[in-house]
Formats: sequence, structure tokens, C-alpha cells
Amino acid sequence: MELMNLASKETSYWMLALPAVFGSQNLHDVSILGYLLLAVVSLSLLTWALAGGGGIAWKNGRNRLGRVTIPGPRGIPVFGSLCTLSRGLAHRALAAMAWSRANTEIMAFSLGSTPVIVASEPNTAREILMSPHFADRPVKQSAKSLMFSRAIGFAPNGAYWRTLRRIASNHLFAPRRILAHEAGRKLDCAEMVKAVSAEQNGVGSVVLRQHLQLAALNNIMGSVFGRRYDPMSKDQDLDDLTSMVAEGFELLGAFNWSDYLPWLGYFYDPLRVNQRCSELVPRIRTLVKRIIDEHRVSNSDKKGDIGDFVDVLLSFDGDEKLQEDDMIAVLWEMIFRGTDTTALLTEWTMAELVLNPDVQAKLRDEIKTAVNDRADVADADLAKLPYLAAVVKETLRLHPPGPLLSWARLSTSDVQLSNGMVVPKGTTAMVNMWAITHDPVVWSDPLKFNPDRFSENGDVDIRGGDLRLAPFGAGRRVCPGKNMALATVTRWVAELVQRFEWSQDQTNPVKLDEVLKLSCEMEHPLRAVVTEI
Ligand code: HEM
Repeated sequence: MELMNLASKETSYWMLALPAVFGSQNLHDVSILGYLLLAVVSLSLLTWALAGGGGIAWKNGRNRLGRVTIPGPRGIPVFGSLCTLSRGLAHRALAAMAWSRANTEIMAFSLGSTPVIVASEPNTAREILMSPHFADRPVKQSAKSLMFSRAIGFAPNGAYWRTLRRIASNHLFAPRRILAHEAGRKLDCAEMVKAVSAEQNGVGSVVLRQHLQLAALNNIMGSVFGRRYDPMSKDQDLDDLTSMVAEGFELLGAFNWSDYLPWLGYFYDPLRVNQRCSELVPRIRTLVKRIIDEHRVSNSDKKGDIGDFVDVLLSFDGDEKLQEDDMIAVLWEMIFRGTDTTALLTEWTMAELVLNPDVQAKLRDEIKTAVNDRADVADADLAKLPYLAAVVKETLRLHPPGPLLSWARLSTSDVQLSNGMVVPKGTTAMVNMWAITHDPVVWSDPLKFNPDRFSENGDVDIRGGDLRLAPFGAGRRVCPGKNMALATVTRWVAELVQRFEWSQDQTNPVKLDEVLKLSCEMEHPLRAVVTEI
């Protein structure tokens, strides 16, 4: 009864639950807990008030280590800017914050207890990405659980990571290897063209995404595992793989509050991230291990450029020989990274071509002239198609698949920047590539889809050399798959434009709304009407 009276005086209903949680029986205990809670809340408020710019994770003057203070929003007590960035389009929210505060060079903020900086202009972005002191990455719980910390993307900067990068650069992403797998890309493309044609004839319009996703999976499975899937043949492995990749994307892309507020994980895990990760890992292990074992048994002699990546990994001895679990992590990472990025970049490109029929027509003319009415486009033709390259670049500018460059970096020491600011050790560093590519100071008329800008105002190296447009990142952790991705996407776009004219489906007009998952996708899958040429 007393308890009820007390509860009725209190505004927070959860006070009622405290005795149950702590097993206390009497009001005295509840009062003590109340005071304790009050003390914690007051302390949080005080720390937040004293923390100043950047918020709670920047306490003790961490943003004032240099000659110039790193500015930034304070956010709210305990959570910092977590609530603003946990939903919706974080790249847009961060850009709006940086622009409105004129903090584009660097802005400090807090994600719970994690201190974060974000650069939204090319010069500081370059300093961060190129610095050896930012060559580590913060590792999310889901990435750790899904074995990614043993793969290239999240392995700490050191001997193991360097070995993995060297193996991948020499044996998976080297230009001669990409060229050697041209036949596979051609095959995937031919299958996709057939499927697009069949869907148009059957349904009267085409949803491109599903065809791109299958082609992307086959492309990566072909060069990594040496196998491709036929959707018609009801292959169990294909179903398993597709569902595992989808689950992995959801888990890695999910905003997990306990990555930033570790104490929260004990009682709040609405997406069941930990449980789902531990269910997924054995499935990945079983599938990838089976494929490795099949390669061992077949003792494939297709070594060299035409062999697949599993053959390559199995052929190593000495320093380069990987443990089986490490092999599984590296192979899984390739499937995982190689599938969505290429598919969604192609989808964005085709959406822009539907909305810009004059660009589409100009591109088709260029392709026709270059391939000379041959049946299909060859890799060698791609060098003769500067307008095609410009169309893909312009899509990467307007719709960078990783608007915040997907994976953040972590400072491994206090880093002095040329503007006089010092970024303390242990800070998570992001580059808002979306903000840079949409900044009217950097790009004139930034919202307009205009591939001609690259011929009118000089070309731009998109592979990490020019931070005005670096969708693959830059520096020693730049995307190693960039050449493979560009070879694949340009070929697909070339063939899709050479074979078909793409126009709006009047009942489902193209919408360019974004949804930010692991990558930034079209919220409404592209549906278009195609006419065979
Ligand atoms: C349109 C396609 C792609 C885009 C936009 C893209 C973008 C990126 C970005 C922004 C990073 C972080 C770079 C940095 O921190 O500076 C990255 C890293 C990475 N990407 Fe890609 N990527 C694409 C395709 C691929 C493909 C096809 C693969 C492999 C099959 C791949 C494998 C990787 C790996 C392994 C890393 C981690 C590198 C490291 O930490 O050392 N990516 N990618």
C-alpha cells in the first residue's frame, strides 16, 4: 500500500519495477535506489554540461588538445547525438548539422560513450583517409561475431591485415585476373539480358534489382568459388547463400545501440543481434567449408589466373598459408561485399538513365560507335567509352553507395591536423562523402545529373586520388575491389543500354528516395519498361 502511494507520487512507472529487479522488499530499499538513480542522473547531467562541444564522449577537454578546438554539437546527456543518427539518413542529418554550424572541416559529436569526428570537405577528408594513424577501424559487435575481424575489412592494421591485402591484390583484384574472368562476366550479363527480356514480355515491365542481385552473386561466386547458379534449377545452395547474405546485411547494417552504450546490451537488444549472429555463423561455416573441401578433393590444377580464389588460397604454403577459419572469414567477406555494392550502383545508374533519356541516347550512340555493331561489349571496349565512365562517375557522385564511406576509421594515436586541431587517440573518424559530393562549393549545380561535367571541367580520379569524389575511400584501406566493381558495373550498364531502351513505367514512376542500410539503396526498387533494340 505504502509502495502504491509512493509510486503514485512518482512520475516514472518503472520505479515500481526496481524492487522486483533488485529483489528488495521494503520501501527503504526503494528510496535508496531512488537516491542512487538521482545521483547517477545528476552526475550524467553535470558531465554533459561540463563536456562542452562534441558532447558527453569529449569530456576532460579532449576536443581542446590542439591549438584549435574541434567544434561540434553537444547532443543530449548519456546518448549524445545517438538519437539523431540512429534512424533515417545519417549522412543527410550529419551534412545538415555540419553545414548549419559551418563545421565542415571537422565536427565532433558523441555516439553514446564513443567520441566521433566527421569530415565533410575534401582537404580534411584526405588527411584522415591518407594518415597511417587512421588505418584501423572500430569493430562493431556484429562484425566481430560474424568473423569479420579476421577478414580484410576489420582486421587491425598489422602483419595479418597486410598479408590478406597482398593476397587479395595479387590474386583476386589484379587487372590480369579481372581480365581473365571476362568470360564469366559475359555469361552473367547474357543471363541477365535474357531474364530482363522474358520479364518484359511476360509482365509488361521489369524490376531490375532481382536480376542484378543474381548476376552480382554469380559474378563474385564465379571468381571466388568457381561456381555459378542457375535460378531455374532450384539449387539449395543458392537459396541458402541468398538468405545468409541477406541476414548478414541486416545484422551488420543494423544500428545496434549497445555498440555505443555497452551497458545497454544487457537488457536491450530488440533486434536480437547477438543471438542471430550466433545462429548465422555455423551456417556460413558449413557452406563455405563444404566448398573448400570440394576444392581440396578435386585438387584442381586450374591454378594461375583462371583458377578461382579458393584454389589460390589452398595453394599457399609458409607465411601466406591461412588457417581454415581465417580462409572462411576472407571468402565470406568477398561474397558479402561483392554482391550488394555492384548491384545497387547499377540500379542507381539505370534509374538516372530512365529519368534522363537524352543522356541515355547519347550513351547508346557512344556504345554503338565503339563496338561497331558487334553483338556484345568486350572489356577492351570499355576504355573507348569515356561517356559511359562519366555516367557511372556521376551516379557515384549523386548516389555514393557508402555515403559515409561504409566503414569508419579509428585513430591509433593523437593526430595533429594541418588546421591546428588534434584528434585524440581512440576517436572514430568518418568522412561524409555524400556531403562533399553535394556541396555547391565543391560541385557546381550539385543536384543535377550531368555526366558532361567530367569532360567540361576536367576529369576526376575516383579511385582515391581526388577527395572531391572518392566513393571507394582512399589511402591504405581504400576499397581493394574498386577495379572489379567498375569493370562489372560499366559492362552491365553498357549491355543493358545497348540491348534495350529504358523508359518510365507510367504506373510506377521512378523515385530516387534513399534507404540507408549497410549501403545506401533505392528505397523503391527501379521498375521500368524496356524495348528491345
Ligand atoms: C560500387 C562498388 C563498391 C564501393 C562503392 C565500395 C566502397 C568501399 C569503401 C568506401 C570502403 C572503405 C574504404 C576506406 O576506408 O577508405 C571499402 C572497403 C572495402 N571493400 Fe569495397 N566497395 C565496392 C565494391 C567492392 C567489391 C566488389 C569488393 C570485393 C569483392 C569490395 C571489397 C572491399 C574490402 C575487402 C574492403 C575493406 C578494405 C580494408 O579495410 O582494407 N568492395 N569499399
